[in-house]
Amino acid sequence: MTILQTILDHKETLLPTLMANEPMFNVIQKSRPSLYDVLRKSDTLQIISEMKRASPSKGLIAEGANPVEQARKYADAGAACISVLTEEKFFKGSFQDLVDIGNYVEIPILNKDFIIHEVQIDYAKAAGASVILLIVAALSDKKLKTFYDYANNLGLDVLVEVHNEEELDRALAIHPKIIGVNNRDLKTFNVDLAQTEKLAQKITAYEDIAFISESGIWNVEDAKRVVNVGARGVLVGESLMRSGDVEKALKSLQIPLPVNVKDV
Ligand SMILES: O=C(O)c1ccccc1NCC(=O)[C@H](O)[C@H](O)COP(=O)(O)O
Repeated sequence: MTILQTILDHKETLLPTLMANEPMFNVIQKSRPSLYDVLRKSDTLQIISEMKRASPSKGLIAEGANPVEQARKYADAGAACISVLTEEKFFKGSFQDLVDIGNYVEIPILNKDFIIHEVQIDYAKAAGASVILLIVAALSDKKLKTFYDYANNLGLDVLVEVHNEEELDRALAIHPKIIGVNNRDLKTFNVDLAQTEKLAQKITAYEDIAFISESGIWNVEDAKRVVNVGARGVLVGESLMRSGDVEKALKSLQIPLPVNVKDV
């Protein structure tokens, strides 16, 4: 069985508890900028910075990291959005991390989790997220469309994640506003920025879709590779979590977009 399927099976076991309880979080209500607008209006590469303590592929990355302290560094360096992993078993995240970070910063907050049911979208909203992730590999076409519309109706932006061309075609069928190409194959853990390069042309053919590249971004050379094929943003976890100077590392990725990408 793949790790993705193992995670999804685990998520399934948690649904009855989520459904039996009202999501109750101590959230300071805020109106955040739309991630889509931030991506579309920028003329430099936008950094979606992730709070990531651990992962199935790397084990512990930064177990003791303080989410608010990490978020402060991200926000101070001009991150476009903070991605907060709320998956507990495999990533050591929590909804409390999401609440604490959201209460502290004003920028968009992505709830990074493995969504297989609407109730998880209700929890994301209640915990203060302004963006959710839908992973095409984890969903049927029907669920992808249903959850996308459900989240939009709650006022949430949606990052639709694909890894290969077949998933991209399925994503494009619902014409999402934001598409992320995950360079990590969630079934094998292989990370290759060539995935972004392979799929870029098909995505950038749609001028109204904001295109981002996810995973495996370590330095400015990586940033240049994805910018050169039209990415407006990157989702970065491990390299920022491991950095001794988060602000410098993040700022180094904020490179100018080529002129033809800036004004679409
Ligand atoms: O990171 C993993 O090992 C992983 C395994 C299985 C499913 C998802 C996984 N990661 C989620 C992500 O996509 C990344 O956290 C995110 O894109 C940041 O990646 P990175 O910059 O490489 O930490």
